[in-house]
Amino acid sequence: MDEFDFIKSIQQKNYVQSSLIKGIGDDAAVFRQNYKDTVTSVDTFVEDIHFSRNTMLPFHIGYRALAANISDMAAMGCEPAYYLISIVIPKHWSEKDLADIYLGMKDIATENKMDLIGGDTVSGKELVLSITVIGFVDKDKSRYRSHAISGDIIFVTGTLGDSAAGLHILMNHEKETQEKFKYLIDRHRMPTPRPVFANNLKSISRIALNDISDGIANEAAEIADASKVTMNIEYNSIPYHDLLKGFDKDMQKEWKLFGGEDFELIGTVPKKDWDIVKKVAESTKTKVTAIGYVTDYTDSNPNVFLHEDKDVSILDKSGYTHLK
Ligand SMILES: Nc1ncnc2c1ncn2[C@@H]1O[C@H](COP(=O)(O)OP(=O)(O)OP(=O)(O)O)[C@@H](O)[C@H]1O
Ligand SMILES: Cc1ncc(C[n+]2csc(CCOP(=O)(O)O)c2C)c(N)n1
Ligand SMILES: [Mg+2]
Ligand SMILES: [Mg+2]
Ligand SMILES: [Mg+2]
Repeated sequence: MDEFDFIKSIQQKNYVQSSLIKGIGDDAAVFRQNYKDTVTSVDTFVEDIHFSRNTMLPFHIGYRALAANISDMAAMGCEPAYYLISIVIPKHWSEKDLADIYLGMKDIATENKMDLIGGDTVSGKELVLSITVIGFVDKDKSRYRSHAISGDIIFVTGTLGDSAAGLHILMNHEKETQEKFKYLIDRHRMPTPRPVFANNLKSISRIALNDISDGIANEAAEIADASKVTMNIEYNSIPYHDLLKGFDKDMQKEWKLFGGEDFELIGTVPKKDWDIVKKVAESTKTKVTAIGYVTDYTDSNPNVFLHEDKDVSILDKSGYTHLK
């Protein structure tokens, strides 16, 4: 199968997005959207950095790569609509492997009513997936990291540390233990981004959002920096799955604060709007937990404090960082 047969094989027969005018098949795609703001981002997924063939099947590789991109749309409060895939394919990946990667993407795309409208195909040394996503949001309703204000409540969706725990189990434990902790492994391979929850927070006029790709310590610091505020996080309020309790306390802490790849949301809202967040969480079946509060800016760097029992410490940004 050459490049052109490959493109034919992955092309959608029907599209679901009404704004699409031209999908795959010309030099570029065309869509028209009149009354909303357009939101776009790109994220890249590289073999042996973001996954290895020991940690993921091809289906998971596709699923997880698009999930990360949808998560950025969620962090903007926006509904994802389109995606474009640039793929670098090494020779040793079979046609079946590639078909499965695309099935993984298709699976989460269908769940989120997204159309594949383009991309690029080249051969190379290791598998790289670079996905561009495009979504729409009501005018001026994009949710920025810079929107936190002193007095806000800090919340997170889901449970934190699941993905890092799942990866740890995949890399360090045998089959029997992997079976026992299948839930955590699934969270690593097939995370659940939260675009529906985020988009449903529309009635709230101001809310800061960020998604958790590099660990909550990093993501909280990004909000603190962008908003010029101090983030105060209560360690004992951070939600986590019961399965984590079987591990060493220090490991649990590392995973919850610095693990990353949970693709949950961290946000801040005015106290008066907290009930709306809880209602939207209920109606969209999303777990949401208050984990702290925002105070005025100080000259600490990073401007994130961890409160644990009676202790208060600066929460360092030691999450996952490329080029370190
Ligand atoms: N190489 C680059 N060239 C131009 N802009 C970039 C580049 N890398 C990142 N950016 C921009 O920097 C900002 C932060 O990007 P970053 O990738 O850190 O956020 P993210 O996608 O939420 O996090 P992550 O990639 O860890 O999931 C975004 O506006 C992004 O578009
Ligand atoms: C095999 C393997 N080794 C290590 C990791 C851990 N890891 C890789 S990238 C990343 C942060 C998110 O990346 P980005 O900032 O690019 O979104 C993390 C925590 C993994 N997932 N698989
Ligand atoms: Mg990025
Ligand atoms: Mg992000
Ligand atoms: Mg990152």
